[in-house]
Amino acid sequence: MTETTVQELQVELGDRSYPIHVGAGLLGSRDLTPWVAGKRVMIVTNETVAPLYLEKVRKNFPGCQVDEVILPDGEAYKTWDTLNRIFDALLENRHSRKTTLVALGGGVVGDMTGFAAACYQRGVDFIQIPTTLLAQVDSSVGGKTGINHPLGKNMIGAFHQPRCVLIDTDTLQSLPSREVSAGLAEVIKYGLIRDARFLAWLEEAMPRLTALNAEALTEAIYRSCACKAEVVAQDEREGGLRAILNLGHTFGHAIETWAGYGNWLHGEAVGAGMVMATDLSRRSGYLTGADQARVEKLVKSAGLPILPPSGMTPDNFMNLMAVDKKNLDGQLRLILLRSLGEAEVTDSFAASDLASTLAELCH
Ligand SMILES: NC(=O)c1ccc[n+]([C@@H]2O[C@H](COP(=O)([O-])OP(=O)(O)OC[C@H]3O[C@@H](n4cnc5c(N)ncnc54)[C@H](O)[C@@H]3O)[C@@H](O)[C@H]2O)c1
Ligand SMILES: O=C(O)C(=O)C[C@@H](O)[C@H](O)[C@H](O)COP(=O)(O)O
Ligand SMILES: [Zn+2]
Repeated sequence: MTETTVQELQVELGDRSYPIHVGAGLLGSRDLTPWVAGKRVMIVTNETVAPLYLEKVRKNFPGCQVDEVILPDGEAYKTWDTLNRIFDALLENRHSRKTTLVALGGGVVGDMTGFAAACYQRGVDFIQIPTTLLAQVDSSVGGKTGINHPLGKNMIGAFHQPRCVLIDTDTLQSLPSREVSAGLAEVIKYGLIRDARFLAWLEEAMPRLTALNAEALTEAIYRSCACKAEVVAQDEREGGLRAILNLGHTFGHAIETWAGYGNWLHGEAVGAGMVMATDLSRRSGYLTGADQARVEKLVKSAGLPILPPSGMTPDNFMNLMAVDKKNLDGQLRLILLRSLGEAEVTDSFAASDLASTLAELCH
């Protein structure tokens, strides 16, 4: 496949600004050497993605010495042990501070590669080549990297921005439909937190998105990345505004941890979590019942769950949400919707409303 029209965005972060290239046919064709500091590259990928795309991606680095490390696949492997495999490969192959890591895969590979890059010899460059919809619209942008802990999602990590993000939309054609739905959760999130017009577009475009229509997917990816880039540029380290990107995640991370990492996909947990946050936003007097019905319909139409796992209790939620990174002085902070298209991070919701949301939606 040759390159077709390529759209470009920029994440504006001063001397750490970087481009996001979005288009078809970019793997194997786009020269990425301008973003490689030295002459050596280590591609980090996994056992599912490697047979599909690794050989192609080598061609993105003409003239470089390209090594690879192939990790086991799955959220359950977003751990210290797997991270150490990356460090082992880097040291065994004598990689220096000038090496560039390349994350080829979904958000799990991206988060771990970014964290490895943040730590290896106190920090080396990395490039994101996301191959899932979720990674293309969210995890490859913004520099949050890390691993899970048995007691909480993404609890160990660092902010470390990539040098460049290369999004080849063709890779989505090999993605299982469950993973497409998971990615759509984060796409819906952008409409809910910041862009009512995008939300309305998603309601109309959802059948084309789930059917992997290339034009609709490219539009969704571009608009999602633009939204995330804008938020990150204003608040790189989540001092305030950036927390809105966590809509549904306080509930969602609790679900992922409770279910055992990987049993509920991140996007599935975020889908149900956004419905829970919507329910609480209605109880708090911000949204109407009709708004809530719209959100539930959209989440469902993306092929996502709208309820938490059966068997998960309000107590399970409260215990797991107590370790959320947004909490301050033991006080739970949540992202609520002031209206469809506008979000806020707040600790001033009624405890009784949260209890009602949990009691009603846990089943
Ligand atoms: N850093 C951030 O800002 C951020 C944002 C959102 C999510 N995340 C993290 O991202 C992770 C979820 O990412 P994900 O949904 O991409 O999951 P994932 O990385 O587990 O990928 C999903 C599955 O798709 C496979 N795969 C990847 N590309 C493929 C392709 N083109 N064709 C076929 N199969 C392919 C993977 O091997 C895996 O089995 C979670 O750990 C979540 O916490 C991070
Ligand atoms: O980039 C962000 O900021 C996000 O919150 C994006 C989320 O979709 C993503 O799941 C992120 O990893 C969550 O971060 P965390 O700090 O809540 O672990
Ligand atoms: Zn997320």
